[in-house]
Amino acid sequence: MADFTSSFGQDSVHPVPRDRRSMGFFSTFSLWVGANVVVTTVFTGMLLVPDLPYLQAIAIILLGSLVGGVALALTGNIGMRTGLPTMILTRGAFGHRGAALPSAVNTIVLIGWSWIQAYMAGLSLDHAVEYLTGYSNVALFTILTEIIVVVITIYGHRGIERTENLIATAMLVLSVVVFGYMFMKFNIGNLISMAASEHPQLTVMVAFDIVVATAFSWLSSASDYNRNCRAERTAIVGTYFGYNVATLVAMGLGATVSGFSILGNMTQTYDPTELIGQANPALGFVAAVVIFLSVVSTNVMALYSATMSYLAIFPGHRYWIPTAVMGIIATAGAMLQNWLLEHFQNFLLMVGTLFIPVGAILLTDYYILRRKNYDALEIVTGHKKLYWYRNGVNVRAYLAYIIGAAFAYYFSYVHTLPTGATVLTFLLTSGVYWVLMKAGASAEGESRAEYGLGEEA
Ligand SMILES: Nc1ccnc(=O)[nH]1
Repeated sequence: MADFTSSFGQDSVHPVPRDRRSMGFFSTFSLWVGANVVVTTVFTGMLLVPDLPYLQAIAIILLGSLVGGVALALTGNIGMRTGLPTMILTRGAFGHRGAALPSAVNTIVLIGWSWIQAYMAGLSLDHAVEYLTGYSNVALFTILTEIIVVVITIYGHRGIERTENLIATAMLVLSVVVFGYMFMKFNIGNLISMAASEHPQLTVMVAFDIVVATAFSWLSSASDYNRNCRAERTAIVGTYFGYNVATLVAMGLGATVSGFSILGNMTQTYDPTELIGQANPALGFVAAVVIFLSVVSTNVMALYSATMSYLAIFPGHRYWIPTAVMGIIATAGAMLQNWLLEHFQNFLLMVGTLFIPVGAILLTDYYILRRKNYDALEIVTGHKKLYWYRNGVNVRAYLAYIIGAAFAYYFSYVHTLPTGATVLTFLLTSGVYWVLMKAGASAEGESRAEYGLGEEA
């Protein structure tokens, strides 16, 4: 019987062999541009102005991305070197079974991103169509966006790479149009000299922290795509360069739109399209197209990564089934509409709390403790129990995770630090994990082989 699913992606969690890699420099660059030119990142940029003066906001966006992008490129590089998706890689530190927790959390968080972004795309598309025809139906446009997302994602990473190759360039060009118009129409000098809020909610360090956290929010997906990269150097440069260009464009756009909208006494809204449209309806239409494309190119990645994380727990399932099911969930949740936008800043903080410790543990385990050495086939199959620890769980990674997450939670929600908590959480978790692993390997007399650390030292 001809199976209609045979043309769908057959992606799995097994290592991608080097001779089947599909991504060179341009693909890698485009993929990370497509991921990060996204309405939620524009929205993040809008949060920075006028709490900070415009030029300071831009400087922090640049600096925060340059710093956060290092962690992203390094995480993607583990995928390039092993051919494995990120959540399978967390088995190396958390244990063969222990990795189920970060994988489950990642699946849920990625669906959360999809919800917010699908709704914002629906809003933008609605404005664009309403401007042209007078017809308005946000729910319908949200659903249409997600249908396109599911149809692309069901073809697996190749469908996504083709989409990013097309969309990334288009978005960069259109963003330049939007920027160019704004700088011609409005006075950039006023923007630069605009007074910052008298009672800002964000300090400079917290703003820096938010920008860095945006990079960290992608760590959990990085290897899912970079496992398809052919060469290490192009993968690192493409990821780093793509991430930074995209974040500067998207967050910079948000900061600029927010600044001009305040100077122009416009009604403040969550939707950048509406702000731009208040200044010029035709330009609002261009912005709506950019935002729609930005969501399609990001939500395909969120859905794909959610599927990979699901498969990291249930590796036997066929790729397209969880993709379709989660696509439906991602669409349904987008109907929460404004509730999603009202809770966006909390969501960002939550993602930081849950994921910065995972990223810290993964990077410390791979680059420092295991000196860039994972046995890719063994991580997936577990035949030799090399990453088994005790009963499949590395209690030390869990302990470090709990300490890191508790620290992040406390210093983000209960007692906000003037420095923000992202960078500190990363360093603390990394240090705690390193100490626990070193102490465990020597003091308790357990064999180093049990921890897969080799025989040296
Ligand atoms: N990490 C992420 C940031 C923004 N959007 C996403 O879907 N994911």
